[in-house]
Amino acid sequence: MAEVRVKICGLRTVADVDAVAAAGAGYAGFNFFAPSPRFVTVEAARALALAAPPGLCKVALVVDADDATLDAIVAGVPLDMLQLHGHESVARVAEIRARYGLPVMKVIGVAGEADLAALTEISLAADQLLIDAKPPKDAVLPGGNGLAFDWRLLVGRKWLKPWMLAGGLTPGNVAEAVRLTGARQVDVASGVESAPGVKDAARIADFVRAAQG
Ligand SMILES: O=C(O)c1ccccc1NCC(=O)[C@H](O)[C@H](O)COP(=O)(O)O
Repeated sequence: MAEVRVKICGLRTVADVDAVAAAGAGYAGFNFFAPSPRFVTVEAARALALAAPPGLCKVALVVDADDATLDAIVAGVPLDMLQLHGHESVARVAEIRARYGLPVMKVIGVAGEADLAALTEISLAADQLLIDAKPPKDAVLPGGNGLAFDWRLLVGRKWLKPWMLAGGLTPGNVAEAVRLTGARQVDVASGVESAPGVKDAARIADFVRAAQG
């Protein structure tokens, strides 16, 4: 079976990109949500994307972004994918996909069984799904909170599109998450950091190794 593909989200320095590539991760995520400690400007993200080796999928994470914001990101940064981490509707996902000609990964937050229904509907429009923990009601960030959901909710489930597991994953628990859910792709932000927004190369390497068994 093909090895598990890993996305490391919220890279801010060229050293982060180098660490992600050296570890063998498949995706590098750049965060354009201003309140996040992982936020990067278009100019900074461009430098990071240009430092990425061929084959590393460069993903822009946005939250309910309007067309002007997306226009600036897509024009300024060489990208391979857009990650929609807000409340984007099925129609908005389809619109963004058509407007930019890039694959779109739509995030669905999960706290319980009832949240899984949204995955079926959104998989008609998105190229990939990212199944993350639903943020707490009072959270400032819609993602990157280091919170896990009950992975058992995903056991035996299938969706039309490739999917990625996220939420509270760490080098210590990712192997169990993969074993239990059957995920072939995983995503992490805070679990490979030494402080909010500060990636740790050793933790990135440990995470990829653990995810890929
Ligand atoms: O990471 C952030 O700061 C963030 C802010 C706003 C929206 C999404 C954000 N992160 C998205 C991701 O893809 C994370 O990797 C995912 O939510 C998992 O985060 P974590 O539990 O910290 O590994």
